[in-house]
Amino acid sequence: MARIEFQNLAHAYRPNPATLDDYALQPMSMVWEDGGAYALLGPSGCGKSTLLNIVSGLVTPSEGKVLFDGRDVTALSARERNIAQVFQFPVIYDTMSVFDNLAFPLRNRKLPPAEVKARVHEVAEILDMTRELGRKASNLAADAKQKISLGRGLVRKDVAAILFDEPLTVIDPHMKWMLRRQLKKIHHQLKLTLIYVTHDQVEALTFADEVVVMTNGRVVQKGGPEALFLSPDHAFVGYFIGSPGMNLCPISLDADAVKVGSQRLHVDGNTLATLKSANGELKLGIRPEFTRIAASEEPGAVKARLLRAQSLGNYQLVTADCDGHVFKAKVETHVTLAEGPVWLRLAAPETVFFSNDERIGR
Ligand SMILES: Nc1ncnc2c1ncn2[C@@H]1O[C@H](COP(=O)(O)OP(=O)(O)OP(=O)(O)O)[C@@H](O)[C@H]1O
Repeated sequence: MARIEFQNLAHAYRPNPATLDDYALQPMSMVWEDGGAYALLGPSGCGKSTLLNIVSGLVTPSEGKVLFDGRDVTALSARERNIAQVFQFPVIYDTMSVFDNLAFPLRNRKLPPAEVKARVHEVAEILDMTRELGRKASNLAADAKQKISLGRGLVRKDVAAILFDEPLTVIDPHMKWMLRRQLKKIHHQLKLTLIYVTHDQVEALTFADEVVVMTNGRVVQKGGPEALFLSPDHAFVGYFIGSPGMNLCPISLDADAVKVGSQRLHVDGNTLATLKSANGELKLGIRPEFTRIAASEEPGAVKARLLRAQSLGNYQLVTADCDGHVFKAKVETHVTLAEGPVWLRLAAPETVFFSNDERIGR
């Protein structure tokens, strides 16, 4: 397996890109460690497949380099890079047995039959497919076929990395959960370099050691689940990670306070100084998990109008409006919400601030 490095990498499908908007992948440098599990996460069109295809060699980047273990592979074909790939839909040979499908990549590499047999059985066991090995692939259901695709990706030990492009789309939710856990187990056992593309944050966060969050062709953060949740580098990460995502609210500055709409919100001196020295559009961010109902006139709180409180079993999801800005708060079930205005504590230790959507004041 390989350590993958990107040096000033960028890609534009159109010639002569003039602005950053012309890039499907904006310039970036990054390292993925050997044996690491990484997820590329972001909405449709953000550039995940472009980056994945650059790694596999299907797309040649218009700028920069890709290195595998320090070797420049930018000009090498997919085959020369020795990458295994698992796609969204099963890529298997219907006329062959499950065994022969799994054995195919190994026989292709001329491995001795005994080694092929041992490895196929090992992978079939991991995927709980031992009983199906003798069956014809064409007789299997869609999710079983996709398990074969996963198996074919995992069967070779000599690949530089295994790339998964939304591989669990056709799998039912329960099986999805099981396969995700199996992939994680396989990763720990075999120490493979795994790259996993998804637009599903749960899938990304449960699978990967580090998640690469992308939006509009830009990598906005690379980090573990805790960093993405507690310390988003960019407003998009706050919004995209979490359910519901972070409350993000435009703010302005008064002499000695932050203003949310027309209301003054008291923040500490350091935070105020940081905000005053920033020169972009300012936003406050606080996750619903840290937004709590405060006592009337409590420092660090603002007055809001309760819109609804929805019971979700173990908490209630409160939606409130503060001068036209909507906030969500996860509130314990025993808290009774009185008639009239509610006070929301927005200046908390977990509150973060952004200038032009970039995090400030860390
Ligand atoms: N072959 C191509 N030619 C021109 N533009 C392309 C090509 N492939 C992708 N794009 C554009 O590049 C941008 C990034 O697309 P990409 O497929 O990498 O995103 P994605 O995050 O993988 O999206 P999805 O999840 O929908 O596959 C999009 O604006 C897309 O329209």
